[in-house]
Amino acid sequence: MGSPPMIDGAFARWLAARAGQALMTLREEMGFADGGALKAAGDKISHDLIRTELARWRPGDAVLSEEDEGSRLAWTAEVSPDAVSRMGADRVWIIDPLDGTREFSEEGRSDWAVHVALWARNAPTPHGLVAGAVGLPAQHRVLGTDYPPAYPPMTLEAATSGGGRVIRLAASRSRPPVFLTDLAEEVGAHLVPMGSAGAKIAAVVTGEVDGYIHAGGQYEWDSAAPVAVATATGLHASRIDGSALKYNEADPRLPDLLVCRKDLASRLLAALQRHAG
Ligand SMILES: Nc1ncnc2c1ncn2[C@@H]1O[C@H](COP(=O)(O)O)[C@@H](OP(=O)(O)O)[C@H]1O
Ligand SMILES: [Mg+2]
Repeated sequence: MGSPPMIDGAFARWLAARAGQALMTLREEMGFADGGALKAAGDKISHDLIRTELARWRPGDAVLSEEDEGSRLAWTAEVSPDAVSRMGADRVWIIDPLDGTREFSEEGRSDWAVHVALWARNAPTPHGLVAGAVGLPAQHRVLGTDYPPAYPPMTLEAATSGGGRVIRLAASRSRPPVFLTDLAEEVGAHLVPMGSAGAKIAAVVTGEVDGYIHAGGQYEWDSAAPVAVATATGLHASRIDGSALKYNEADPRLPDLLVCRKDLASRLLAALQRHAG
């Protein structure tokens, strides 16, 4: 096999695609009888593959991965050497080897993803993400910053409704924010339950939904790669109070976010202020 791409965005896509292939094969081989075993094996196989390739092809870069021991802890001098090195590093790969682990273990579901993002100290944007890829293996696609998808086209319904159409908002299947039902009712939105932060943000990118709101808990790896793609596409991405999403922070918790079409951002942020404030 030849070398992977040199350019970081293409390398992220290559890595997400490879891990995705391994996960698809694993699902075929193991089947769905033991969901717990499939989840554990999926997390491990994807993490090991991505970790190995990063060590081989980007040995000078630091890594923040969901599956590393201690990754959920805020950085202090006592935690793992990885965490110490990432806070001083110029380039940090932020990876979620299997986002939507629960959905991965359920037969027929395609709302799970592989996240590979690169944060750089000298990035021109507040979020600091300079490359990213979201693999959606069971949807047979990888979205990446190397070829950012076109801004989601307006549907015929939206174009002909004079602004009065129903907004579609993706939300967690298992842990939707408590305020979301009331917020949706107020703005006239229809909630679309889905697994995986990556699959939900991908659905905004492709125009299948108009936005994604989450609150109540998440980590940097859950959103880094999909936010890199969404912002490269021209979509709005922020915390639910409208402030900037920031990555490679000492504390990797990043509990809430809004990703949506630009034209909806001010309306949704105003509603969030009323319902989640
Ligand atoms: N309240 C919460 N606290 C911590 N993590 C959460 C969370 N709600 C969602 N997440 C994480 O965000 C990702 C998407 O969640 P959901 O499918 O519910 O939208 C999942 O990642 P993993 O599947 O990688 O664990 C999940 O663990
Ligand atoms: Mg995740």
